[in-house]
Amino acid sequence: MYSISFDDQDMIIRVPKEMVEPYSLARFLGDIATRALTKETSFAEVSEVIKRQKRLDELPKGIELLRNPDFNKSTAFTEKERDILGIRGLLPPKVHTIQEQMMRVLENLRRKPNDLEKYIFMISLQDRNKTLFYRVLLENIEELMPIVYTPTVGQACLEYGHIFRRPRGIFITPQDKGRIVNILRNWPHKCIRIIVVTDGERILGLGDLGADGMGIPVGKLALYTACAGIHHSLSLPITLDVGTDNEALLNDPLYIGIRQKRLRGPEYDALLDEFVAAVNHVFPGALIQFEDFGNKNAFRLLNKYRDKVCCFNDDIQGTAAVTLAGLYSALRITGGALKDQRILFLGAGEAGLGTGELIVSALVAEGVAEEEARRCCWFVDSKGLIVSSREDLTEHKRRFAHDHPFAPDLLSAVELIKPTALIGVSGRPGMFTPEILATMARINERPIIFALSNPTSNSECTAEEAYRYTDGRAIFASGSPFEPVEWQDKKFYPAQGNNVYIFPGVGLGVIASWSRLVPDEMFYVAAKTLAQMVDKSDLEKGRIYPPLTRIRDVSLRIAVSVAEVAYRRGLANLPEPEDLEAHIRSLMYYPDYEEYV
Ligand SMILES: NC(=O)C1=CN([C@@H]2O[C@H](COP(=O)(O)OP(=O)(O)OC[C@H]3O[C@@H](n4cnc5c(N)ncnc54)[C@H](OP(=O)(O)O)[C@@H]3O)[C@@H](O)[C@H]2O)C=CC1
Ligand SMILES: CC(=O)C(=O)O
Ligand SMILES: [Mg+2]
Repeated sequence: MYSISFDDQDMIIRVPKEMVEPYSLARFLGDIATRALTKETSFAEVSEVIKRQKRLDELPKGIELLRNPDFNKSTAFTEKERDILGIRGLLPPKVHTIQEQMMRVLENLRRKPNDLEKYIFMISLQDRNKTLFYRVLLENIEELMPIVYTPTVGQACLEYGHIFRRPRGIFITPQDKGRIVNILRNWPHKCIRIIVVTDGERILGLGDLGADGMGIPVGKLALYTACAGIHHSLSLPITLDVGTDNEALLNDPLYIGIRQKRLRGPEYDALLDEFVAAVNHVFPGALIQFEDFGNKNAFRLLNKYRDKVCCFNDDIQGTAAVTLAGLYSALRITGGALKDQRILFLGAGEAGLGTGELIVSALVAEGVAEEEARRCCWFVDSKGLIVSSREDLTEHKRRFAHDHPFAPDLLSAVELIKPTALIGVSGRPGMFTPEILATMARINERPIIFALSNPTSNSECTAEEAYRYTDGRAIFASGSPFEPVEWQDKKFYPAQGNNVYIFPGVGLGVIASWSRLVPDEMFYVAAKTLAQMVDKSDLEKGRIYPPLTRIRDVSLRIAVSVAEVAYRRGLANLPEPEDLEAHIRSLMYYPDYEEYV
């Protein structure tokens, strides 16, 4: 009735003609003895069929399938799938393509009265159908990034408890001490490669939002998938809810976090230690991205863990790379060299000092002495210009404290230092006043003005102000996007200087090589790679970053340069593929429906 024979390579199985359809063939293989065989098939084909069968067995069936966002295709389920998977009649009869579904999503989205409603709509789509969510996001990245990310995600975090629908990610509180491993094991996906974690103390420039900061890890990870093709099942957003010092939240009945003041000191550190160890136990080698921690903890945690586990701090290191890349591009317009710049930062926190240190590393790599490199970077914090006579400086700030007269505010610092570039990372809106912008324009033919604070409401100036008060000569970038500006018959295209150009590519490179650590050099190569991807036509429009529509390509190139660092430094835990770019490209997930049967 049937026969199984072996030649040199393959096992040959003869199966009846009606069994060639994969699903029934797979079923048949489970019951092989009772069937007649007439068609030849190879072992490779059979194992493929068995894999499909296993996948089918794992798939939820019936109504559960429609409710599962990982597998749901909604009206795109085929006729055959509707029959075999028990959903016939549970959907309207018309089978739609993903393109038609996208049309419907966009029509509904654009009907929403404001951006927060659009955010809620997109998040609900993510809850229903992840494939469709990521496809819509990827294909409309310029329109939708401001919705799922800054600025709208900032508004969403401010109102998180009020717009809350379904839980996402994992929440860990001090009461979970001693059982974090068990909590991580509750996550339904077992192969986690990347975690974005916050404790909610400095959410964008909005301050302490406690557990409501969960919108940030969720948003960043959505961008890992859209911008770098890291499959969503490999990532996990986590909030360490250690309390909040935000009184308004503590008094808000709809606040989603624990009602206590922030945990600090040794107990906080012990919780973090347990968290990092638990991640390495449950998801060995997973990349931990620290995001939007308060200043003191951000630097401390990075210093503590950077040489021990695979981790980085996006606000310190990712921001540094995107800003350095922006400077490289801006210098292609002004014609200057990095070593000749006087860069004045408003804000000497995570973003500012992180960028300063990366600029110093870049200059040292170019052969400039460290002392000289440091003198390119100047900082103003909430107390004024950072100079060596100040006695209130932290160790991180002191590294940039120069022997120089003190200036109490930004305007006087600009007058004294005569910077070629002004970089806002203070989280304080409107700090680049018309007078300061005009002074920058008086000092420089093409002043470099980066207002990087997020969200838009916290930007140091608007794009319109930057162009207007510099007579249209500013080379401008902002952390959150601004629309093109028309001024005196000219059209200006503000660039978005945001770490979203960096972290997806860095993450992809790290996880593709299974790098054990994330050294600073990875951010340096990421910055250089990003800057190289800005072409002449971008610069002619005043754009110092590639358009977001090229973000997958950007992330791929950054990933390759980052993985090269991992291999060169002996940090990679995977053998080096012959063609690294092809290998990384092959790992990138493209959101499209799988045929289940
Ligand atoms: N575009 C992007 O990709 C990114 C943007 N950011 C944005 O940068 C901003 C800052 O973030 P981060 O560096 O992490 O925050 P930090 O809290 O670490 O640092 C803020 C800095 O701003 C200074 N500052 C606050 N108020 C004033 C003021 N009135 N005048 C002068 N300086 C002031 C603080 O001074 P002091 O030290 O004296 O307290 C501090 O040095 C946020 O808005 C964030 O959204 C951050 C990461 C990425
Ligand atoms: C972009 C970002 O990481 C921030 O504003 O914190
Ligand atoms: Mg951040």
